[in-house]
Amino acid sequence: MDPTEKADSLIEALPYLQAFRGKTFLIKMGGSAMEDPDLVAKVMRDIVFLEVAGINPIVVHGGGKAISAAMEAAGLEAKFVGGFRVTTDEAIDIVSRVLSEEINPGLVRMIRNFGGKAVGIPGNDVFLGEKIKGTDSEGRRVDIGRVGEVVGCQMAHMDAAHHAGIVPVISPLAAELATGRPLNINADLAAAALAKELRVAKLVYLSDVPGLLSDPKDPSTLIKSVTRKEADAMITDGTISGGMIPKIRSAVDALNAGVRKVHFVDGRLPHALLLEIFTDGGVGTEVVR
Ligand SMILES: Nc1ncnc2c1ncn2[C@@H]1O[C@H](COP(=O)(O)OP(=O)(O)O)[C@@H](O)[C@H]1O
Ligand SMILES: CC(=O)N[C@@H](CCC(=O)OP(=O)(O)O)C(=O)O
Repeated sequence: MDPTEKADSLIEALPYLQAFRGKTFLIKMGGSAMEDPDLVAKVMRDIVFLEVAGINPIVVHGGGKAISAAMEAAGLEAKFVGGFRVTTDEAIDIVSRVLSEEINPGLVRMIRNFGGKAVGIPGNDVFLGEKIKGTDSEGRRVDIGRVGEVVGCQMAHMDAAHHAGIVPVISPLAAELATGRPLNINADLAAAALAKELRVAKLVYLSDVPGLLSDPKDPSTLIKSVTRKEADAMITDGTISGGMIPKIRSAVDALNAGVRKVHFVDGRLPHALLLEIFTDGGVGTEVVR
């Protein structure tokens, strides 16, 4: 690329930099895009870029794959009902350990290594939750253990990080309202709950697909833009399945609650986050109102 082209790229970003300065973006980093530490580091560097550009990024991370691996190593079977992990009392200790002692500090360290400021906040210091039941494939409601949904947010730690200009990195756990004990929360739902609470300008889901696909088996069938209504219809007709369901449901929910825009981006593609936010074409899918 010649120097003028480089300058053109910077100039293309100018209107976005102007529009987004001072705005809050919530980035959900999925476990499926966290298999390769070099790629994760690149995403964290993009987060530092956002912070330096005057945007307030917040990271909510998942870790489903790492949790399943840790459970299997401990001789426990990783089982899901309706997309939620069956979380026994034994399993919640593993879930908490992997999220709060391995993944969360790892992300914080990466941001700091790139000269950014970050603080790890255990989800159970932010989210208040209540236990939920799962719905099995026959539509029956079944006990899935220590799994919850977010019913409230405690913003003291978040506010302190915001005022100090530090990027909060939050794990998907909640403190059970009745007991204070930890509950396991699907990270997509945790991200959407916080995005709604803060009415963020953007909620970005980073996963292991190019975005929303009209044929989930064919990565070339990327849908660039989808409305809430179209997304709902794609769930009903089965085009959207598995891990994409909680993402789309929470996207629609977040838009209904006032979040301006939701993006689905490929976390494996270097700098997908920056390309989606700062270029005219974008690279993933945007869900609009
Ligand atoms: N229509 C669709 N478009 C894209 N992905 C889809 C679709 N339907 C199902 N999926 C699945 O959703 C997965 C992403 O969800 P998940 O594995 O839970 O990711 P994460 O760990 O990032 O939360 C994709 O890997 C893909 O297999
Ligand atoms: C209740 C429930 O299923 N919790 C999830 C939390 C982690 C998560 O959601 O991670 P991803 O974003 O990588 O899928 C789990 O235990 O896997």
